[in-house]
Amino acid sequence: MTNSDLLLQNIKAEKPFPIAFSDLEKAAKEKLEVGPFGYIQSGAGNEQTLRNNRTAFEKYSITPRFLRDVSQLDTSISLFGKTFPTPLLFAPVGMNGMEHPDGEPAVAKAAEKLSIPYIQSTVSTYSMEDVAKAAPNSTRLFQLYWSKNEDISYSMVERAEKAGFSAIVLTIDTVMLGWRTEDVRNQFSPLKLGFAKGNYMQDPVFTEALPDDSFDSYVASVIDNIYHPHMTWEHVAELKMRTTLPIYLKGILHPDDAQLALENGIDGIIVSNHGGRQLDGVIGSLDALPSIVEVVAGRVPVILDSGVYSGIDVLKALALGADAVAIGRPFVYGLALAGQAGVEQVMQNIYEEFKVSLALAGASSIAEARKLQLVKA
Ligand SMILES: Cc1cc2nc3c(=O)[nH]c(=O)nc-3n(C[C@H](O)[C@H](O)[C@H](O)COP(=O)(O)O)c2cc1C
Ligand SMILES: O=C(O)C(=O)c1ccccc1
Repeated sequence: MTNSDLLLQNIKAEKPFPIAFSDLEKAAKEKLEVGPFGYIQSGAGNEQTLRNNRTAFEKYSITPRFLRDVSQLDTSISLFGKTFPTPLLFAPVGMNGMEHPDGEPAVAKAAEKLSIPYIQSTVSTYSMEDVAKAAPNSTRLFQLYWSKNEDISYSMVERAEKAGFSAIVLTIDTVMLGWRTEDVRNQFSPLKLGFAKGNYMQDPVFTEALPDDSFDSYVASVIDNIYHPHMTWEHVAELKMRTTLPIYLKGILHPDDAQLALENGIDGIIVSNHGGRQLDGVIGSLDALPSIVEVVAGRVPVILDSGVYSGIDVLKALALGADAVAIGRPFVYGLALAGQAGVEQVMQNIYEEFKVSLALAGASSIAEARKLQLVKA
């Protein structure tokens, strides 16, 4: 199948699936209740960070090269000692039971089928063991939210090792939940509804520490443990000592923090502002990328997320030095619309647009994409 076949296949009368991010978002809005949709779609505060993510992409334009024979494309990347066919990852997104009863296992199965690394959130509806069972041949990374009771954190890391996860992704921008105005408007908290049960309720250390087995105690304990503002680089150093798995830090925006990550022996960096859901008024994730790439200088992989909604966005992130990108909201909308099949469609469409764009820009590989020239308007 050629790339243009895929585009034309999408132009048919029966059951068209939304391709543009704005159409996906619109379709998900029609399908989901106001509370869950608002939770997924919105950003923190006045949503300046959310807007900055998109503005950052739209400020850049590609200067394409031609007549370079782009008939053979190699879009593969290497991460965690493995090769993957696309430069895409699934960003960790919590509480997938909110979008579809099949939840995280459906996403992991899509990841397995497409050979795209899957990062599972701590606050999942299904546990990491359930996900490992559903998609045993997927490459899975475990996203860790530190727990106030740090024995829970170490217990989860140990479980991730046993369940065949390839790395720990420690999210550092969420020592407490952001100021989510839309959720207050809608009086909606998926945490309070129990959508984050999976990993906690199957954790022996977490359950042992509960005062009783009521639903309210479980919810209160999850909320209490997620709040961990005391966390520092010392915790990162300790975590590094206590696991053999590679550790990626997610949420790096300042080059000095990238430098500290390297000094602490971190194995990879995810440049991210959490999709505009944490601190408002923050630099667009793509705008933070170049100075971090400069500091890292190829020593560890740099992955970018926040606002990557099309194949063109993927290309721009690579041209600015990212090794790979992670996709958040688009796959969540795909899950809401059509479960595993919807997740697959969304990721395939982004990938196919990326391939067409790579070729039309005059590049044949990820290495060449990273050398493309962008201008900032
Ligand atoms: C509904 C939702 C839940 C999320 N949950 C988590 C989470 O549990 N852990 C985490 O590190 N990031 C979480 N994120 C942030 C994503 O990993 C990612 O940084 C963000 O979605 C990227 O931006 P994008 O949605 O614009 O692609 C969540 C994002 C969304 C939209
Ligand atoms: O909603 C989120 O973005 C998120 O990361 C999160 C953090 C803590 C609890 C639940 C969700």
